[in-house]
Amino acid sequence: MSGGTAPGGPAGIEDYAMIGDLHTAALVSTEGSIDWLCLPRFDSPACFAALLDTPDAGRWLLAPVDGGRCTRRSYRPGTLVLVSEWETDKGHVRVTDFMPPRDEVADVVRIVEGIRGSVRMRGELVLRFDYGHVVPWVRRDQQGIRAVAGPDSVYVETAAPLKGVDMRTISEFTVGEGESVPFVLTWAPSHQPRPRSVEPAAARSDTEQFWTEWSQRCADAGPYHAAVERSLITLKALSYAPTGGIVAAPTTSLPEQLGGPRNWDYRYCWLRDATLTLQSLLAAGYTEEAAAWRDWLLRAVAGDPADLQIMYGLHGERRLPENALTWLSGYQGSLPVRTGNAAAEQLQLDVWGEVLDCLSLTRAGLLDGGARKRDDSWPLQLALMNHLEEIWHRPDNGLWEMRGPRRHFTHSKVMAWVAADRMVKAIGDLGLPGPLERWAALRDTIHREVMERGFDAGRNTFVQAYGGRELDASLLLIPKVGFLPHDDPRVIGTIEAIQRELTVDGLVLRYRNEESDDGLPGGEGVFLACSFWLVDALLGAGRAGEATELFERLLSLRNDVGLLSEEWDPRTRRQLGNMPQAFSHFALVTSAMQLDRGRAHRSNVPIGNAPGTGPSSGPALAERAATENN
Ligand SMILES: OC[C@H]1O[C@H](O[C@H]2O[C@H](CO)[C@@H](O)[C@H](O)[C@H]2O)[C@H](O)[C@@H](O)[C@@H]1O
Repeated sequence: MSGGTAPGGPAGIEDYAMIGDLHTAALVSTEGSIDWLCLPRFDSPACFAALLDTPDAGRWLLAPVDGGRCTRRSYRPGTLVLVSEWETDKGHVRVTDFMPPRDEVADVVRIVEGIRGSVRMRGELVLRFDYGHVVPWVRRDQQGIRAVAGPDSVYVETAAPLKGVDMRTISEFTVGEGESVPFVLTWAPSHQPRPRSVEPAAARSDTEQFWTEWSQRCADAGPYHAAVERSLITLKALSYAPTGGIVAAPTTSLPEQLGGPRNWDYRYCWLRDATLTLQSLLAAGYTEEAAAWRDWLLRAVAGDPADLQIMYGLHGERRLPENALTWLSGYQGSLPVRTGNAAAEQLQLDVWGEVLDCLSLTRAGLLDGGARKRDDSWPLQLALMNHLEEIWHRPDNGLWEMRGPRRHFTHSKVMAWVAADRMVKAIGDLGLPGPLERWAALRDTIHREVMERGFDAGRNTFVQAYGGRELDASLLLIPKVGFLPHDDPRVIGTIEAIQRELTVDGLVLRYRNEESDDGLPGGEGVFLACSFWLVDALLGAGRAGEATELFERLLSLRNDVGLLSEEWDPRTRRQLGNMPQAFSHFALVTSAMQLDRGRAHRSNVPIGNAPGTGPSSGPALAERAATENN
C-alpha cells in the first residue's frame, strides 16, 4: 500500500517504519528518509520534523541518487533493525537502520552496503533543533561533523565525504559490491564532552541480539504468531526504559482527517492505553514490563486520589499544557501541530475502572499467593475507590476525550462498575481489608442505573450516553469487562446495531461525529482498535468465522513492515492518525490470542489462563454474572 503524497512533503503515514532505543523512536520513510526523531526522549523537541512540514524542518535522507521508493523493506526477524533495499539499473544496495539500546547518549546507525554492481548514493542531512525552529552551528572535524545549538549537540561520524551546502550536509559516494559505508549520528547534551564512538558492525549485532532475545520470550500465539510478535516489539519500543512508562505513540499531530484539525500529541502515558498494553504484554508472558509499568503507575498516581489524571508524562509529570507549533505547516497541511495535550485535564471516569482492573490483573499475573494478600498497591486502590464512590455519578468527557459538553457516557459508568466489582472481588476472594458490603451495594446500584438509562429497549442496544440514541464502539467492551455475558441478548443486540449503524465497509467508527458533539469540526477515519474489539465481541458471541474473517482483513491493513496507526480511511485506503499507535497494536495482540485459543476472555484474567468464557461456557458465566450483579 502506498501513500501518493504531495511532492516535497512527507510520505504517506503508512510509508513509515519505526526504529527506537526504548527512550525515543525515529520514523523512516520508504524513500530512505528519517523524517521524525525527538532527542533525547520521546517527548523532547524533534531534530527531524519533516513529517510535519517540508525537508527544511529537518530530516536525514540516505538513498540512491535517483531517489524513489525502496524496492523492498523488512525488519530483521524478531528485531527492530530495519533493512531497506533498492534494486537499480546500476546495482543493488541495502541500508540498515537501527538505534542501539541506550547508554548515556543516543545513537542512530545507518549502514549502506553494496550487494551487486555499483550504486551512486546521496545523503542529505538537515539538522533542525526544536521542531525545525533552530538551525545549529555545524563544524567539520576529523570524524565527520558536530552540530551545536543551545542544549543540543549532534555528532555524525562517517568515512564518506561530507560537504555543507545551503545549511545541509550533503554526502555523495559510490558503493560497490561487498563494500560497507556506515554513518553514526550521536546526540549528547551540548555542555558535555564528545561522547564515545560507536563501532557500527558490533552495534548492529548487539542490537539484533537484544531484540531477538526479547522476542524469543514471546508465548506461542498460534497461526498469528508473526503478527503478534511484530506488534509486541512495537509496544516494547513504545515503552520508556528508565521509568516503565508507555507512550500512546511516538508522534504528534498526524491527522485523524487529512487537512483537518484533529491532530494530537500522543507522546505521553495514558493510563487507559498503558493498562490495555499491559494486558497484551502479560498475555504474551512479558511480566518484567508489566511489573515496571505497575511501579510507574504507583509512582505517577501517588498523592491525593482527587488529583488522579488520565495521562502523565514519561516520568509521571502532570502539567502537559497544549501549545501550537505555529511555524510548522502540518502533515499535508493538517493544522495545528500540537505539543502537550489538554485531555490531561479532563474527567474520564473509565480510567478508575481500567486502573483497578489492571491492578487486579497484575495481582493475578505478577504476585504469588502470599504477596497477593499483602498487595503493596492496596492502600492506593482503596483511596481511588473511595474517591470514585463520590464522583461516579458526574458527567464526564468519556474515553474518547470529547471536547464537547460533558455527558453521562454509558461506557464510563460501566467502567465505574468494573472498579467496584474488582474491589469487591479482592476483598471477598482474597480477604484484603475493605468495605465489602458497601461496595457490593454500589456495584449493584451502578449496574441497575446503566441497565435503566444506558440501554434502549426499543432498539435492543446500549447507547453512547444516558437517554441518547447514538451508538458508540466502546459498548463492544461490555462483555469483555464482565458487565454482562457474551451471549446476553442485549449484548448481541448491541453488536448487531453497531455492525448495522456504526461501520464503514465493515470497519468500526468510534462514534458518528455528525451525531455526537465532540467539540471539533470535521470527521475522522474508522478506529482500528474498535474494529479489533468487534472481532472479540463476535468471537464471544459464537461467531468465530466472522471474527476470523474481520481479523484477517484488519491484518491486511498493516503496512509493509506490520505497523498500524490509529485510524484507517476506507475511501482512500490510507492510514490516518499517530503512527504506530499502541491502541491498535495491543488490540491486535489480544484479538489474535483469543482467536488462537478459540474463546473470548475477561479483562481481569490473563488470556493464557482464561477459563472458557465463550458461548460454550455461556450459561455458567451468565449464572455467575447474575449472582455477582444481585
Ligand atoms: O478525538 C479527540 C481526542 O483524541 C485523542 O484521544 C485519543 O487518543 C488517546 C491516546 O491514544 C486515547 O486514549 C483516547 O481514547 C482517544 O480518543 C487526543 O489525545 C485527545 O486530546 C482528543 O480530545
